[in-house]
Amino acid sequence: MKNVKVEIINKSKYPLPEYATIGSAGADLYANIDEDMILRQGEISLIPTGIYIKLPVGYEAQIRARSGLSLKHGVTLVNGIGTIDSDYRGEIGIIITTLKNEPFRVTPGMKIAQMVISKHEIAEFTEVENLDETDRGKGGFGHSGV
Ligand SMILES: O=c1ccn([C@H]2C[C@H](O)[C@@H](COP(=O)(O)OP(=O)(O)OP(=O)(O)O)O2)c(=O)[nH]1
Repeated sequence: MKNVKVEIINKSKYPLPEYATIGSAGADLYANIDEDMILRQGEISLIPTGIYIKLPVGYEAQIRARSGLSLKHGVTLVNGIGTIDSDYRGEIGIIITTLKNEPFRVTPGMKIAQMVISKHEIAEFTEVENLDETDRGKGGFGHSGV
């Protein structure tokens, strides 16, 4: 089901992101590079996609890792999940590294990450002195045990 209209410019040599399977959340993003790029443990790289989007207000795009590359090669996004704001008009870039002590070669056109379009709330923050009490209170970060 395709239910959100997103304007997109594709300056890359690769296909537009598609939702290949009905119900699939992540649209593939391709490495829009002319030459191989080598990812090294602890080094941060920015991979261009050649993709520019205009999202409706109240939507964001989330850039997420691909689990196959993560499991097999330790490839991970440095920022966890990348946020593409609805008013951003620049090129979508992938901030990436490898956790493995083994170089990873990104080749032109490799499906390097995926993009999920997500609706979000727009919060109005009201500054107060105290928050209401709850059973949990300040307990967190595993306080309830394993
Ligand atoms: O993985 C990412 C993350 C962000 N962006 C782009 C789109 C996003 O709208 C913009 C700014 O991202 P963010 O708000 O996370 O960065 P910031 O460090 O807070 O920068 P800014 O002050 O420009 O908002 O950068 C990407 O292309 N890829």
